[in-house]
Amino acid sequence: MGYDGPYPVDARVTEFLALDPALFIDGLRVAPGSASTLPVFDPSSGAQIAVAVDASAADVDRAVRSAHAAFADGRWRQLRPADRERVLLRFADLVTERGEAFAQLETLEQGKSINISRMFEVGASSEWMRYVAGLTTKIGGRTFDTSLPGGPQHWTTYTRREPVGVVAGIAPWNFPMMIALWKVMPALAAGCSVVLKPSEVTPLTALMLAQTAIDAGLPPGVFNVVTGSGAGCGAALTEHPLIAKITFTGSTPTGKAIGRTAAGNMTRFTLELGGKNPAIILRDADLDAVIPGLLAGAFLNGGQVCAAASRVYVEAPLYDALVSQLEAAIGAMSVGAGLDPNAQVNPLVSKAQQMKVQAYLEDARAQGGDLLVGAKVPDAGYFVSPTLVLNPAENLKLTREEVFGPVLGVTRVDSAEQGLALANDSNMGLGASLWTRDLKSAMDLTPRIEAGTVWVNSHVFIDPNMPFGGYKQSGIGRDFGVDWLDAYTELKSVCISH
Ligand SMILES: NC(=O)C1=CN([C@@H]2O[C@H](COP(=O)(O)OP(=O)(O)OC[C@H]3O[C@@H](n4cnc5c(N)ncnc54)[C@H](O)[C@@H]3O)[C@@H](O)[C@H]2O)C=CC1
Ligand SMILES: O=C(O)/C=C/C=C(\O)C(=O)O
Repeated sequence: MGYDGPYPVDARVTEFLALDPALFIDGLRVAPGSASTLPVFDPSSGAQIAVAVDASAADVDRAVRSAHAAFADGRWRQLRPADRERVLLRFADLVTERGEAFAQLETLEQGKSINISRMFEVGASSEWMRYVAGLTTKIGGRTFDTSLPGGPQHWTTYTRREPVGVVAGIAPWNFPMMIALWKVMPALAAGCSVVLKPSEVTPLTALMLAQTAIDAGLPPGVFNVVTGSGAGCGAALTEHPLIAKITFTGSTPTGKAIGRTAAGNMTRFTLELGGKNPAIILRDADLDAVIPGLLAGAFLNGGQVCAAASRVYVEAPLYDALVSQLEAAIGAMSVGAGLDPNAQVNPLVSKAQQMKVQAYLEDARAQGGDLLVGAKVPDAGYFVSPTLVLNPAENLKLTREEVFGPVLGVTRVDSAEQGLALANDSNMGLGASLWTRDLKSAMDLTPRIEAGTVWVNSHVFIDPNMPFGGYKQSGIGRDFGVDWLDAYTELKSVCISH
C-alpha cells in the first residue's frame, strides 16, 4: 500500500503508509483482534493508499480498559499541572516539527489543499494545542460562604474541579487532525485519559498523532486510538460503561444517536453538529469585502466545514453585482489534487460525499432551480464544481439540509427583516454572518440571529479563545474558550465544619 501519484511525498509519509494496519493502545501500535479492515483512498484519483483496522467491540474494550487503568493509577492526572502542561507543549512542538508529514498525510487521505492542511491541520492546530496546554495550569474551583448554622466562621466551603475520567472522542473527516486535537487536548489538559475514534474515511493522522504524543512524553495508555466504522467501533466506544464523557463532532443524526446512548449510561457529552449557516448581506455592505469573504466562507475545504456559509440572503440593490462577481470568481478557480499547491478546487473526501452533493444539485435542477456552475472538474477523483444556486425554493432539500460541499444558495430579499426571518428559518443554528457598514444595523440584528457564532463582515473565522457551538439542532455545549475544561471535569463541593 502507498501513494503512487504524480506529486513527491515526504519519506515519513511513505513509511507510514507502508505500515501494517494497527490500533494504538497502551503507547504502542498493536495488531487488532478483528480481522476486518477498511480501505483508505486518495480522493484525487480514487486509488487506494492504505488499509485501516475496522476495530471490533473487543478491540474497543481493550483500548478503553487501557485508558481506564491509566486514569485509575494516576500516572497522568496526578502529575503536577505544570508537568502536564510541559508534555502538552512538547506535543505541540513535535506536531509543528513534523508538520510537513502531517500535512501531506492529511491531504492524501482527505483530499484538501496542501495549503489548507499546512495552515489549519498543522498551523492552527498547534496554536490550539498551546492554548489548551496553557489551561492545564489554570484549573481550579473557588471558595464561597454559606448560610449554614453558625455561619461562615464555622464552615469552610469551596469547589474543586476533578478530571471526569475516560473520554471518548469521536471525530469527523472534514478536518480529521484539527478536530481530533479539539477532542484529545482538553481531555488531556484536564487530566483525563482518552480513546479517540477518527472517521473511518480518514483514520491515518490520528494514529500518527498518538505516536507523536508518546514521543513528547505522554505516559502510555493515556491516549489510545481505535479505527473503524461508526456503527461498529463508534457505537461500541460510546456505549462502553467505563466511558465517562463523550465529545463528538459530526452530523446531527449521529449526534442524536450518541445523545440517546449517553443518556442511557448517564455519560456526559458535548455535541458539535451540523450547520445550515446563513450570510445576510445588507444593501450598504462593502462588496469588495463580501466577495472574498463568501468565497472563503462557502468554498474553504470544498465547503466541508460545519460553519460554512451555505445560504446567502442579499438585499435587492446588491443582488446582480454579487451574483456576477461570485460567478466570475468560481469560474476562474483552478482545479486539481490537494497536493498541487496551485489548485483552488480540490476533491471532496469520498465517493459517497461526492454522490451526496451531486444528488442535492440534481434535486435542485429537477425542481427547476437556476444553477451557475463554476470551474470544470475532472471525471477521475471525487470532484464537484463550485456551484451557485439562485433563489432556491424554501422547501428545497439543499435549502433545509447540510450539504457539506461547494454549493452556495443566493437569495434576493427586499429588506433586512426578510433576510433575518429567512436566516432564522432553520432547525440548525451553528454560525451566521452579517455584512454591513452600519454599526446600528449590526448591533440591532446580531442579538436576533439564532446562531452560536455571529460574524460581522467576515465568515467562518474561529479562534481557541472564542467559544464555539450551536443553537437548536447544531449541538449541545461549547468548545474552546477559557471555560473549555469545565466539560472535562466534575465540580465537587467541599464543605468543612470547624
Ligand atoms: N459538523 C461537522 O463538522 C460534520 C458534519 N458532517 C455531516 O455528516 C454527513 C455524513 O457524514 P458522516 O461521516 O457519515 O458523519 P457522522 O456524523 O455519521 O460521522 C462522524 C463520526 O461519527 C462516527 N459515528 C457514526 N455513527 C456512529 C455511532 N452510531 N456511534 C458512534 N460514532 C458514530 C463516524 O464513524 C465518524 O467518526 C456529511 O455529509 C455532513 O453533512 C460530517 C462530518 C463533519
Ligand atoms: O472555521 C473553520 O476554520 C473550521 C471549522 C471547522 C469545524 O468546526 C467543523 O467543521 O466542525
